[in-house]
Amino acid sequence: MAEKRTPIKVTDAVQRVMKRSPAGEVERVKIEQVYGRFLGEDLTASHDVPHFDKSPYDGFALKAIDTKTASRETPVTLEVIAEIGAGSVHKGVVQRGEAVRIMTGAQIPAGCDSVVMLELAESFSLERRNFVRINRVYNEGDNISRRGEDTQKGTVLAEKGSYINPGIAALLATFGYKEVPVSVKPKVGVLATGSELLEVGDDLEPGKIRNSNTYMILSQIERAGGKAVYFGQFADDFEVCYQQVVSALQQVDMLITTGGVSVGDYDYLPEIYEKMEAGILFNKIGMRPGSVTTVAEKEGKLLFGLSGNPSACYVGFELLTRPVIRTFLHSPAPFLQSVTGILGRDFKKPNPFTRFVRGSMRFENGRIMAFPSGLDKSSAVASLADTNALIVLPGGTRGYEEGMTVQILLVESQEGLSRMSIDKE
Ligand SMILES: Nc1nc2c(c(=O)[nH]1)N[C@H]1C(S)=C(S)[C@@H](COP(=O)(O)OP(=O)(O)OC[C@H]3O[C@@H](n4cnc5c(N)ncnc54)[C@H](O)[C@@H]3O)O[C@H]1N2
Ligand code: MOO
Ligand SMILES: [Mg+2]
Repeated sequence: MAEKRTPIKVTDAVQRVMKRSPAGEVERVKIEQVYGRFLGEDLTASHDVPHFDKSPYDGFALKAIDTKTASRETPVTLEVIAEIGAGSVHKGVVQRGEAVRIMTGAQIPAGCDSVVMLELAESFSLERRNFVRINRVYNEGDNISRRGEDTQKGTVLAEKGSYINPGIAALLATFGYKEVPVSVKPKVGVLATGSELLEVGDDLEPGKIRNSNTYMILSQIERAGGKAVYFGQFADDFEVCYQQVVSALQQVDMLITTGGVSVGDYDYLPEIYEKMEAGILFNKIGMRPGSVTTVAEKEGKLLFGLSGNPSACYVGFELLTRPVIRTFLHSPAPFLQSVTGILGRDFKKPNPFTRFVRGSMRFENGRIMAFPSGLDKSSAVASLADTNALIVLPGGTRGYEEGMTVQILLVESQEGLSRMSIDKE
């Protein structure tokens, strides 16, 4: 009789994996290539932004005191002694009775303390000299973007391990990072097992299916921030698969296999782990789908034995492999973003284990709704197409009804959590 496996809680499984989850190295890449990478160090403001007082408008820089008596009836007239565009700096100090024509972004000239918008000033020339008429009072500081008003030198703007979004790219450029320290992507190997597997380009044959898991996992690895390395698909042959797993593991930081992890006659992964003397962290998790997900460790590298069933494989990756990839990338928040929302449709099937239903989360009338997608079976593949969330349905004897409050894990979100918790596990 096959060995009996003892299921452990999802959070325990995740904890066991995280305990053996190393952080990777840091490398430098050109700033043009940073989008979607993870910061290799804290991004700290190395100077004030802006680093000089500047004009937010096209207009005239002047001394506020000169406008003290200005009104519609008694406008004051100032002589425009110079003109500066953004990037130019006025030499000299502006005196009482003088103004400088200034463009948006230009540094405020010495001696000036306020700016008048072009539309609110009346300019004119007289005997080749330029003047501006002002008809209201301005105070010191009016219409000036102050040095450091955006951010001050020394402020930490993004933590090490942050996902580099377009805003962070802008900041990296602001502080002169021509090359950016980023976390090295973990090399994540993928190896598919199964004598029933056809290559993607093959015609269908009776009893055989095309290998879809490989391409799903390659995409999941990229989405998580890793570098996928594909080693191919192999028939259920113990020796072949053993050799392939051993050799693939040497070339990567962690290895994912799909299929062959349950108790069938040709499910060889458990024996492969045994032969290579890898330590088994667990071989059964109290969840659906993905209960057969097995994780082993060999010389500091993790082997993820994901199920062959597409939905189980998908869920196993998101719950267990993703946080390991994010930890390698130094992310302080490696776990899936979790929100509370409303179940959009009945889900009547009860289950003793926590269920992670593939679904789509969307906003409806300001509420977060989650709709189970298609067939909810471990073997389902079609329902993965519109999946952007895993709906957590705690185990129990009752099903779930539309309108109930549920936990939703967001698989498409680049945000994350520093802790993982599963409702009522
Ligand atoms: N007697 C028992 N039978 C099964 C149990 C059990 O506890 N006792 N567990 C079931 C559960 S739950 C799952 S999930 C599957 C897990 O099976 P394996 O991980 O061993 O995977 P395979 O047997 O290799 O394949 C399962 C299924 O998935 C298809 N598959 C495999 N690879 C791919 C691929 N690359 N792309 C697409 N589809 C793939 C394969 O053809 C099978 O249909 O075991 C249950 N059985
Ligand atoms: O691993 Mo199986 O998915 O629990 O269906
Ligand atoms: Mg099997």
